[in-house]
Amino acid sequence: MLKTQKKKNNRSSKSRSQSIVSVSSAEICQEPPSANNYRIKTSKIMGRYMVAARNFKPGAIILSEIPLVIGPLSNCEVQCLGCYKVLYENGKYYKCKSCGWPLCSPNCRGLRQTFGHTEKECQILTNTKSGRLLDYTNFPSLSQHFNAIVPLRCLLLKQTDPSQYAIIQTMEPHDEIRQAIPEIWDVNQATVVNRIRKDWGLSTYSAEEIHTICGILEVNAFEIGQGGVSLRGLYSTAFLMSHNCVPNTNHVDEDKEYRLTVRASTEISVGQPITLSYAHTLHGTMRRREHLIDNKFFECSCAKCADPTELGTYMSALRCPKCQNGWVISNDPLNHEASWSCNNGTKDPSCRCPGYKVSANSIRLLIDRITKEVEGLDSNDIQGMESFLQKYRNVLHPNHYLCLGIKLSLSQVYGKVTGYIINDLSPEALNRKKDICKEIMEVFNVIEPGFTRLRGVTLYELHAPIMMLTTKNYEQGKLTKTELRRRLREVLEYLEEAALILGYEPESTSEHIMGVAAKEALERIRNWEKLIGKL
Ligand SMILES: C[S@@+](CC[C@H](N)C(=O)[O-])C[C@H]1O[C@@H](n2cnc3c(N)ncnc32)[C@H](O)[C@@H]1O
Repeated sequence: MLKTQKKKNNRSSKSRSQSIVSVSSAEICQEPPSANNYRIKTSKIMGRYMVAARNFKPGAIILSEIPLVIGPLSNCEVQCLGCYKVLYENGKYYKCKSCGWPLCSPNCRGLRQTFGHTEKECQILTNTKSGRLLDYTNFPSLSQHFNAIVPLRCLLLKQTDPSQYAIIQTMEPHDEIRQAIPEIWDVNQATVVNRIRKDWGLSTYSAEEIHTICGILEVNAFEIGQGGVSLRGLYSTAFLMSHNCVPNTNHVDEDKEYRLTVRASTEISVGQPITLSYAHTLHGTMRRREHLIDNKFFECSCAKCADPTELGTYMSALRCPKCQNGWVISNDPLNHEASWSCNNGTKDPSCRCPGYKVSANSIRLLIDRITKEVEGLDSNDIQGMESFLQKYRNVLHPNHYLCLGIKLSLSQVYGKVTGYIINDLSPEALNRKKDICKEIMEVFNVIEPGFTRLRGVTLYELHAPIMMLTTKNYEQGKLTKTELRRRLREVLEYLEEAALILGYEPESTSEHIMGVAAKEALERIRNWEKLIGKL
């Protein structure tokens, strides 16, 4: 599944200004997408991939399209077959009076809609008597029946829209590789192939073609959805974007028609590949590459994966236990089994590392153990997260991806949770929020440069403590007008970029609401100009 990173990853070698693009140049990027925006090329390693047919400014729309097919994710919760709202045993739900599958209401907005529960689907599910297999007395057991819904919807296109089915058939299923992996093939056989062919009696579809559809969905579908609803969808063009761990696009999907819009996040020059990240950009190389091999069936060898320092971010590095000065990094990150060693080769013998080497497996075991600890943390528990950072300060690089994830949470909860509401924060806590935001921005400028959700949200979080500290200091007469002006200009810069980036988010999302708040905060800063003159 091509992940929509919403809430969706060392020290940065780039300065802030290098990665921030001119706001005024981006504001004009509203022209509608056109098929002349990209060309499709082919390589032996990547297969087909998309390249820019013209230059793009950050924020420019590259493509925008409605899906070929959408529906529930694999292993999803019980949900409405029309609008995909999650349903609960003790909550309100309704059984479709024809096929017996669960719906949120008899008037669900997705009933008889192209991307909901269509008449054709209802008819097939009714004819196959699939509803009789749904045991409502064991409500959670209903969920296992949903795995076969999207594959069925793809297969139905064969009759209802052969041209769309033909597009799906051109997509890469990686059948040969997947067939050799029992955890994938056997599970699909049991939960999709047998369900469609045996339980529902639709044996006109061969096992091979159903397995191929499963592969196409695993490799090419986008994870989409708003407001707690998670779905997967196939799109006719967007799947052709190749993967890069530092992508040059971002995308949003809208409630209405499940439209996917892909925008340039950085400048893209004609001829450059148009890329997205199939892995989580906030994960370290070992974890990203394992995800890509296990789920997308290829070995990534992008610049970030090939560089032991991950482009100078050190987001997988560990502090050397021998010299305490150097960083332990992989000797060959493109080789899963390569050893790791300390990079401290300083000429000064008093600080030089006597040498430290450790196997990839030991690193994996250590990181797995610490990951479990991170997973046990409550992302609203400021003290718990701060204690974690303190505990591992001599083990993990401050930019290690496990620390980065915690710092991202901290950047957002300082100022929001009980006991830490922004107006009540001490100057120390405000400075802590500011420092964390600045630290993670340095990394985001490298790994998710340009107009990305991650940068937009963090810029917004960064403005708040600076504004609070500035106001307090000014009221206490601790700031000269020149210093006040300098700080307000800094805040203005952050807010302008945050408002611009977050303005691209769909209206129903919390990120969009944050973008609106950024615009309102900008207005308030403009009021300061009345007091102190133009900034
Ligand atoms: C969503 S498809 C992209 C379209 C595909 N190349 C095609 O021709 O249909 C994903 C697949 O493309 C290939 N791919 C994409 N990005 C790649 C990359 N950076 N390196 C190697 N293979 C890549 C892999 O085979 C991957 O499983």
